[in-house]
Amino acid sequence: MAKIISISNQKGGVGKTTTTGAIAAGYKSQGYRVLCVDLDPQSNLSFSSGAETEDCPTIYEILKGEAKTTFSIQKLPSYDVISSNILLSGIELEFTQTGREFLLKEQLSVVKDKYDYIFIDTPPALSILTVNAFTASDYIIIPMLADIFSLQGIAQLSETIERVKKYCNPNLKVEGIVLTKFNPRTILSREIKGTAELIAQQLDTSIFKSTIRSSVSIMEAQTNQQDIFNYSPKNPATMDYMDLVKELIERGI
Ligand SMILES: Nc1ncnc2c1ncn2[C@@H]1O[C@H](COP(=O)(O)OP(=O)(O)OP(=O)(O)O)[C@@H](O)[C@H]1O
Repeated sequence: MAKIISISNQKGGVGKTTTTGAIAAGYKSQGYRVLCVDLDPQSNLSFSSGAETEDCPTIYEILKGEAKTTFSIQKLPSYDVISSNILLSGIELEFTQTGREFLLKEQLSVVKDKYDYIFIDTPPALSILTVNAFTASDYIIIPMLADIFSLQGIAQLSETIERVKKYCNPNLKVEGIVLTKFNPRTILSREIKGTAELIAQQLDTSIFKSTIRSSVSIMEAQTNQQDIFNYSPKNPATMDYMDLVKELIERGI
């Protein structure tokens, strides 16, 4: 039965998509069966993994009940994907029915026994899509930039998680914060780590030992629609992501 993990932060550009793709490929390289769900209307995960986004059933049709989850999975070299497209951005207005928070959970329950891990890439907003992701998940991983703006919005994120725990998913756990585009050698990055520790306390979680360094290979791999383990296995950021996967596995996740 798959463990379901949301990669989430309402702030944009913090490395949600990159982290989702990297840890999914990392787990796959360790022999696990992995599915990624692109729940972001920007569909960056779909693009970077080489998935179709037009003329195929996407997560939008699945959530609307117009496509079956099993038939919407694309089997790609790096991992299996349910793609998204821009239509997903209209969902907030389209879905007004009672129980709309549970749509993703219901749809993923059909394929849960076919995978060891299902990773969900969430949009940069605390929207109904993010609430669906949290409701369906066992764990949340929060990618965060080591910058002074990271504290902004943490109260709202914490509130959303608490509300989902109270009304939809009492077992939800924030597994940890991963610092991305992190340069351990700068004094500023080290100081910001202190701020991140405060944030972790607020969210009742911890910061992963593994931090992810900046590397141009990340964007190059995404542009070439390859995962970083294939594209640049010896790259520092690739090794950092492998350390993160090992840390997660050591934690029993
Ligand atoms: N470790 C890294 N080193 C260098 N560039 C990175 C790294 N991680 C992510 N990036 C780049 O930063 C940009 C934003 O990353 P990404 O798309 O993963 O963030 P996001 O949080 O998913 O964004 P959004 O909020 O828009 O969905 C991308 O261009 C990506 O290639």
